[in-house]
Amino acid sequence: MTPLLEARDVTKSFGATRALSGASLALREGELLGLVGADGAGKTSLIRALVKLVAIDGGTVTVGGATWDEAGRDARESLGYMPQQYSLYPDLSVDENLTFFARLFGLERHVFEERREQLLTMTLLDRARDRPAGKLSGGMYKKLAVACALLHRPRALVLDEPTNGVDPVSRRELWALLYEFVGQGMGVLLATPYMDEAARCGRVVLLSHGVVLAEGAPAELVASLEHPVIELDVDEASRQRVLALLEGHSGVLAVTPAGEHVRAVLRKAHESDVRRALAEMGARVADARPDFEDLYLTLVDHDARH
Ligand SMILES: Nc1ncnc2c1ncn2[C@@H]1O[C@H](COP(=O)(O)OP(=O)(O)OP(=O)(O)O)[C@@H](O)[C@H]1O
Repeated sequence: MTPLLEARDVTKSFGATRALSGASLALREGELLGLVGADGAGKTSLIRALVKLVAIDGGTVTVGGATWDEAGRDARESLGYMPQQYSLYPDLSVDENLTFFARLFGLERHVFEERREQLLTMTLLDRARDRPAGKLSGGMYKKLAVACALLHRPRALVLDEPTNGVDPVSRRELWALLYEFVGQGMGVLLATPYMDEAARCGRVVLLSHGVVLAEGAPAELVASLEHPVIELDVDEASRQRVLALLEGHSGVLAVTPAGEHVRAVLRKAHESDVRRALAEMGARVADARPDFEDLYLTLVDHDARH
């Protein structure tokens, strides 16, 4: 199946900053692909390269198998794109923003009116249709931006951190919408710095310092983690000493303070050394089931040390 959107070995620098160093990904129909990375990892740069908002220094980008130069209007219209911030007109109402984007895509009036009603119902924005976009809550604003990006029925939807600044309820609604689109065959590419969201994608591409560190289904990636994960129960008095030990030990790949506990990924070959050192400090250690965050931190930390 030809990917809806593909980047191959894309490089991009901004002055002396190398944002992308040979990054690749392919988005296919009917999949929810997560582009996962910390702030500054290069997610926005890769997304902007894919939708041709930024010129790349090297590599190729194709849309429906054709380069942007070869591809015509159809290709452009096969995409819906929601930038990270401020894609709407704050003084225009919900309805007026939709009308503006419908005109941009040259939708016929009756087609637009039908889709507008559908999208307003789907996004639960029908009660706020006269409210200016600038007066919507974070979640409503994002849903309106998604609705505007969907008006022309794209085959691929590209979303740059769509849940940034969105409350948990709206976040859940937005995710439910995305699953619905994907169920209908749309390909959705979503950039996120959140590990819980990454774990909900069908497939993920992990980006760090402009390089793809891993790619695959979240559960399979987690299962491939060969290092043991532990959870420590530490009292307040020894917490700082335990954290200092873990953070400075070459046998520890990642450390996450988790409420009263501390989680750590141990380098397999050094597991017994670390456990011994922790026991000497009186820390209670239990085995933990690896999760997506453990995997991500292990890969990113390994990347940073090499
Ligand atoms: N227009 C620009 N001019 C200069 N540097 C830039 C520009 N755009 C991005 N960068 C730099 O490129 C690197 C990657 O940034 P990018 O915005 O792609 O990352 P990101 O993963 O989307 O992070 P964030 O979510 O914080 O935007 C960063 O070091 C950033 O400072």
